Amino acid sequence: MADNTILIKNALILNPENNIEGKKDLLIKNDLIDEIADEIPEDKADKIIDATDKILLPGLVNTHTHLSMTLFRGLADDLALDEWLNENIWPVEANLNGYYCYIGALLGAVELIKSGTTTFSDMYFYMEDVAKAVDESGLRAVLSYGMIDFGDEEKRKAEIEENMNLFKNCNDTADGRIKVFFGPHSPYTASEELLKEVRRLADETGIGIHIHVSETQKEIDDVSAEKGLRPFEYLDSIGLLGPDVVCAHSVWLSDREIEIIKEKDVKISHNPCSNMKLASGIAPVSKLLENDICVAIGTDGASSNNNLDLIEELKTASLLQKVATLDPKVLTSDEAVAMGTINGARALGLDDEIGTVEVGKKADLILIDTNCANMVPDSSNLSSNIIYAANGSNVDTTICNGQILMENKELTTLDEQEIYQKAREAIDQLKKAI
Ligand SMILES: C[C@H]1O[C@@H](n2cnc3c(O)ncnc32)[C@H](O)[C@@H]1O
Ligand SMILES: [Zn+2]
Repeated sequence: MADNTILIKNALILNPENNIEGKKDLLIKNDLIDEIADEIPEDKADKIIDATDKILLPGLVNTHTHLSMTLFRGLADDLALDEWLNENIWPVEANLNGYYCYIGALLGAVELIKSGTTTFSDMYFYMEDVAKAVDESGLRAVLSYGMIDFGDEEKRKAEIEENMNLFKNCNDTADGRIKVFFGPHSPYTASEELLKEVRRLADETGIGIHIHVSETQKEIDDVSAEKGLRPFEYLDSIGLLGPDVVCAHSVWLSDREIEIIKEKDVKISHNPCSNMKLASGIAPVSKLLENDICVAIGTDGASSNNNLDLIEELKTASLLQKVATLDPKVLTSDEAVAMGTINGARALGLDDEIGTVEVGKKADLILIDTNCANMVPDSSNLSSNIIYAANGSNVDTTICNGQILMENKELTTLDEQEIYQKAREAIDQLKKAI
């Protein structure tokens, strides 16, 4: 196969943790970053991208999504989690099929690419249809099937089989861009037996676990009443927790639970917009970071957010910690950039491959246009400009695995107008079925 070579010229690089000063050229060969230098000759590449007035950073990593729920944007607003899920979302989801999940995932993929996310970790249903959308979009994804058994043994077996089939059929597909995790929904919907079996299978297969934990005060009360322990204490007592577990939300945490998270090297996916919109609470993120816990970022689904703009999510995360602690110095823009890139990569076990701009890593890169009203004057602090001033619509170019998914704000892999049309038709049909 002939080499795919792309040369990005004159880029200001914003790298989490080890920044590279000054303008650089970056050469992509096939799926990898091949060279970063002051000047790389143009004849080394088939394709040249001029990054003058643009900031180059690693593709963003969204560690908690339900991509097909992009179809449900605006469906049930201004409700708390319990009423939102039980009385609104689950009744609609009972009418889902593979096609709806595929179209919803394509719609979400358009939004992710346009706002600079190149990797996302998803938990939902009809995941082989979601995998098809991932394959077509060119994105990178960690996919898990949302397992819910409510203590029913038959259902438990079927749910585990579904996640295992997803693993067998989709893990390492789409040129290696798709990985599969287990997705037990939460400690209040997945039984102890299911969670223990997931731990056993995770050890056997080496794949990770994606779960919602400690999202609301109600969850703490319910789990404590049933198990006599708070959610993280309970999950620890049954042996579920470890470095391969990514816990979404994690809002209500005791000091003992923070110790457990640290001891077990559990990864946290912080979802501030969803937590604010459902009035779930404020996660103690600055305390987690002080304890050197890996905190990554996630949007949750577009039905509780209501968008998938990770730059907006990172700004929200930062401002929310400042106001919650009354300390403007917490969750700085540098920490927010790390949260959206390398911490996400670490949470998903992909930090050898993505999360920084480095030779040898996958070419998952985005360019942000600074020649826009909300980005002028250029700040000498690139992370400040990205986190506090920018939003997803400033993303100009998105590259994943060395493939250009968007250039000059034009998508290359997906037909956005066709997807919008099909998504509108799908949600109209679904609403009629309810
Ligand atoms: C996979 C299932 O998870 C549901 N879901 C979506 N967002 C949340 C959330 O914030 N907490 C709990 N469960 C959630 C989704 O609707 C699927 O049923
Ligand atoms: Zn969720």
